[in-house]
Amino acid sequence: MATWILNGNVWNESEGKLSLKHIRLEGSMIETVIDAGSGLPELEGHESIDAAGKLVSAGFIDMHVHLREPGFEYKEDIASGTQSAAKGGFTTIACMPNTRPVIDTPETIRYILDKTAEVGIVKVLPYAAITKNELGRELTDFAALKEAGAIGFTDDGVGVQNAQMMKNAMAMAQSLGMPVIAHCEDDSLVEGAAVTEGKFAKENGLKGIPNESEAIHVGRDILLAEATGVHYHVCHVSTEQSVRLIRLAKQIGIKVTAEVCPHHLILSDEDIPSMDANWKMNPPLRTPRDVQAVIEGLEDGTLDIVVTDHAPHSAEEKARGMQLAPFGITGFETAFPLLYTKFVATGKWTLGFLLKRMTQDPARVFGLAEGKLEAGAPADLTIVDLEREQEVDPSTFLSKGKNTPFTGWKLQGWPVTTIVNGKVVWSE
Ligand SMILES: NC(=O)N[C@@H](CC(=O)O)C(=O)O
Ligand SMILES: [Zn+2]
Ligand SMILES: [Zn+2]
Repeated sequence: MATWILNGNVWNESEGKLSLKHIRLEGSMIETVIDAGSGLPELEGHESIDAAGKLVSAGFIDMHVHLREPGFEYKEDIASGTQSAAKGGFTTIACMPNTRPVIDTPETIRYILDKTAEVGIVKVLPYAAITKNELGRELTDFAALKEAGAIGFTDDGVGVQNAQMMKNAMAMAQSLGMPVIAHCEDDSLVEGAAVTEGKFAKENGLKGIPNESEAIHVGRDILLAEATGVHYHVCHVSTEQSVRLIRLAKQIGIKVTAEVCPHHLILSDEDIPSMDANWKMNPPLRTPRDVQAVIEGLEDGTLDIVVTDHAPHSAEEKARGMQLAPFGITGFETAFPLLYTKFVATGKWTLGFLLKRMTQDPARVFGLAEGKLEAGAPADLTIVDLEREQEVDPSTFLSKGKNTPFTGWKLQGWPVTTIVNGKVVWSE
């Protein structure tokens, strides 16, 4: 049976404004998108969803998330993580392999895919580790992992410290036509620090994480990407220096793409109110100058996409304090309202700019069929109430992780219905 989504506001890129449309879904595909001006279609025998007054977008895509399964189900699992994603308007998410065991074998890839088919409510694309157990010592079996369904290789959570190891990984990935996705961090420059080098560290007498710890890997890896020809994708870019290096690499024609997180676009170390570990993530909140640089990087296309780096942890873990708590904050259920409120409602970006970075651009970077609202595309859609204002309340999160620095923020633009493969998977 077909489903009509009626009278939705759809972003019209050529006109740079919203247009009223009816969208017909047939099975798991979008069948037609028609102007609503000519009245209602024949609804007899069809389901319909009234989207009047709401934005209808291609479902959001998040290419960097932590679902914690297997092994850390007390933080999150595939069921709760995909529900949280759906509530945030995400219909496709790519999960990181820093689980227990690490996703470094075909069996663990298949476990993720099978468990998603069983309990997941959005599409889950698994990354596999670059090195066994993410220890940086021995490459995983890239060909077998690709065959099992891995979409790329990453040791997210840690940087690959050895340049030869990274070069070998890139050469292998390149031979298989797969991307390498890098968490950029030189351990020798970090050593136990929890926050960035900057005002907050100084005022609190803390050792800081320097910008170079990230940018040194970005620079090294760009050179290795040039040498191997691989598609190299930089995780959670947070520094001015990294943006500068990626911009230059793109100018030269090196195959590099990059992502940025909402928190690095919105918060600096100077916003951290106390030693509360809900403000601790990796990379850390950087200086206001870095925040400006990543905003400009996204605006000029140096940074391609927005990802959440959804990184749930338990309340007990976060209660250990700034120095001892694990790095990471939850992201799914605040990402769109944060960016809409801070950048679109203020007139800095068009709505189309934001939507593209969360739909079409991730699909382009990773070669996905999703991310477009047009006939013939997958019927993955997000309906958003752009008018709604609501406070961030972690107790309402579907994620097990309540670790967010945005508690109490009054935000505008909340997803209300999420559709995957033509079916409503979440609706408030
Ligand atoms: N981003 C974080 O602060 N934490 C991530 C690891 C990571 O993305 O590097 C985690 O797994 O908790
Ligand atoms: Zn990381
Ligand atoms: Zn991550």
